[in-house]
Amino acid sequence: MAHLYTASIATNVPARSKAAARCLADAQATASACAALLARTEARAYAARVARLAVRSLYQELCLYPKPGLVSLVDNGSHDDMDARTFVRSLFSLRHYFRQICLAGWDNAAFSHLRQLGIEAEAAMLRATRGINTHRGAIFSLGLLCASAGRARAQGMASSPASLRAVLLIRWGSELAGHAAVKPAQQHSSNGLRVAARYAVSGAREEGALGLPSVFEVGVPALLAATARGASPRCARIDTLYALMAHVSDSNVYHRAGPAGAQFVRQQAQRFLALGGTAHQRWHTLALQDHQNFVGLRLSPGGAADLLAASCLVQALAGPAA
Ligand SMILES: CC(C)(COP(=O)(O)OP(=O)(O)OC[C@H]1O[C@@H](n2cnc3c(N)ncnc32)[C@H](O[C@H]2O[C@H](COP(=O)(O)OP(=O)(O)OP(=O)(O)O)[C@@H](O)[C@H]2O)[C@@H]1O)[C@@H](O)C(=O)NCCC(=O)NCCS
Ligand SMILES: Nc1ncnc2[nH]cnc12
Repeated sequence: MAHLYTASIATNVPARSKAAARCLADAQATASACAALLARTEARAYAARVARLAVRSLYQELCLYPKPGLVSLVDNGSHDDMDARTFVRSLFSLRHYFRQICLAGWDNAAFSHLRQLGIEAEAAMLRATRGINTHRGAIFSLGLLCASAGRARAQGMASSPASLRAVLLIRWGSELAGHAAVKPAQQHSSNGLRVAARYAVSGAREEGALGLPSVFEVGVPALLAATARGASPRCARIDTLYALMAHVSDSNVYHRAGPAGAQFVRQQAQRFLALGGTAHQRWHTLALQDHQNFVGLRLSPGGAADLLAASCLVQALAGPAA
């Protein structure tokens, strides 16, 4: 009996196995479509979160006061063509960009695609501010960080400072080095390039090519050190801004005041830090004096301000909210 039963199954084997194979293929296709949909939903949700953190970091920088020569909610610092409203319009115009560039990073996009998104974001910023450059440096550095966060997450890596920098250099390092190698025809096409040609100082492009050393080796460690000694988030950001001013070759400072101005910015920042930064009892008065002096000289460390926002973003990405 058992023998007969086995034989009857055996005779139907081709038809049954074909149907089973079709069923299996359908199930596999449905499963992979579901997995792709889930991954896309996860990517979109993550990119939206990263974009919120990027915009929040720019807003935290704007709100900080006193900041030597820079625009805040309190005053316009050394600027007569922009105020806090200009910055708010600008950062609001960048929210889609940060989401798109994070998704592009998740999708392992080539640098040319990231660059194109950056150029479109610059155009959106200029439309929002009626032609004023509020966040060109931030579009570049925070954009690269958002792309790196997306790439790291897609590969199942943590969004720690070390992995963000590794991803940035491994995936886009050589193209960023190419972007930093400026052709003679380009040399005078921006304030940053004019300054680089005239004074042989590095700027945003070199920062990118080296994996944002000012962010990962100066800004983030300064934020962590200040937090570890019990500083409030506001004081930690003030100390970090000064640490960046003491370190960065800020093309905005060179453009406005040449090497003497850059030397002055560095000295003032070193002096503030040597006095203990915000751990000094009278730090607020000292920072206010710096602010007034910078305004008197029309100095504005806008590059350091962008790098502060980038450092705040790296710190936020490493935290539980990300
Ligand atoms: C790579 C680019 C960012 C091009 O930079 P480039 O070298 O051509 O120079 P700039 O166009 O001058 O822009 C550089 C901005 O970067 C900031 N910055 C300055 N020093 C540093 C530094 N050492 N490290 C990092 N970042 C730095 C700085 O931004 C601040 O300054 C703004 C005001 O600048 P400016 O318009 O010169 O100022 P004003 O004084 O107001 O000028 P006047 O009206 O008096 O003439 C301020 O708002 C801060 O944002 C520099 O502005 C880039 O353009 C590029 O390649 N873009 C396209 C691609 C892209 O972004 N892709 C993104 C992902 S790949
Ligand atoms: N708060 C600020 N003031 C002037 N320039 C800036 N660039 C970036 N942030 C800035």
